[in-house]
Amino acid sequence: MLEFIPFSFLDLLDILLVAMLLYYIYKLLKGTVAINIFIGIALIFIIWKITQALKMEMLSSILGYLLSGGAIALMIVFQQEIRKFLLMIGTTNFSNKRSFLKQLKFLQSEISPEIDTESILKACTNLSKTKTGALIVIERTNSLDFLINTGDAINALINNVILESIFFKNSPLHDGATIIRDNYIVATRVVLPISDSSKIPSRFGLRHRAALGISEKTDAVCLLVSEETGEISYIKDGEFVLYTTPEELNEKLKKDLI
Ligand SMILES: Nc1ncnc2c1ncn2[C@@H]1O[C@H](COP(=O)(O)OP(=O)(O)OP(=O)(O)O)[C@@H](O)[C@H]1O
Repeated sequence: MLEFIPFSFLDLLDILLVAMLLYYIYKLLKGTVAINIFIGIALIFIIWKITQALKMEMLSSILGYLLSGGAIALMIVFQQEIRKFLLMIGTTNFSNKRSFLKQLKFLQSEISPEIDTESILKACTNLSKTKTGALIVIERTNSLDFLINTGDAINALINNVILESIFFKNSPLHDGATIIRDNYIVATRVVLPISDSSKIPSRFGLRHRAALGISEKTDAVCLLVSEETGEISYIKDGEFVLYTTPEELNEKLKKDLI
């Protein structure tokens, strides 16, 4: 019977691409409330296709209108996810400047220097001992230029003493976040977008919300020292990354910055 159904290489490619698209959408929405909306839409779509195949004219046209008219509403509902999805596409391995340049050995001199994570973590540990609040954002593939304008641009090689003095309570630079790009501190007093996630426990204030916000909207990672508890948090992809020892944190950070 199958021989009556024309099946070409393009059909196979089509199925593979749709499967890939669905996988990435699932990966993006996993663990968020949006996954339930996505499942709801997928179910309506399947029912619509069944009603079409069974030639149930009225129901299929109602569902058809619902799906096509709802496209704009969906764009509004999934605004954040669509943004993240496009960012994900735009930052594939090819466009990742570090991994791309690393493959071109002869350009060794142009490769960005490795980030001195030991100095950053040393600063965080010292700030934690004195319960000095700090928020450090480390740029990865998504440019953080749009944030630098909200604060003061500087250009200092990473050094734990400089980082500690930035967050020193009486320093005029201590407010807001500090941005690190490659092995340089490139901005201080930066205002970050605040996360509006309802999952954040109420004990966390604006500093934590700001770190979660920027890591949801870009692929940057954040190190945060709490002024209240002195605790050092590592935040990535809108979530707290758990670790048990400072060595483990350093390893995770290094791995994420390759
Ligand atoms: N949008 C923002 N971008 C960057 N930094 C911010 C932003 N909002 C607040 N902050 C920083 O967070 C500080 C206020 O922290 P708050 O006490 O509300 O946070 P918290 O999450 O409870 O952290 P902590 O445990 O350190 O108290 C501000 O002084 C400021 O330095």
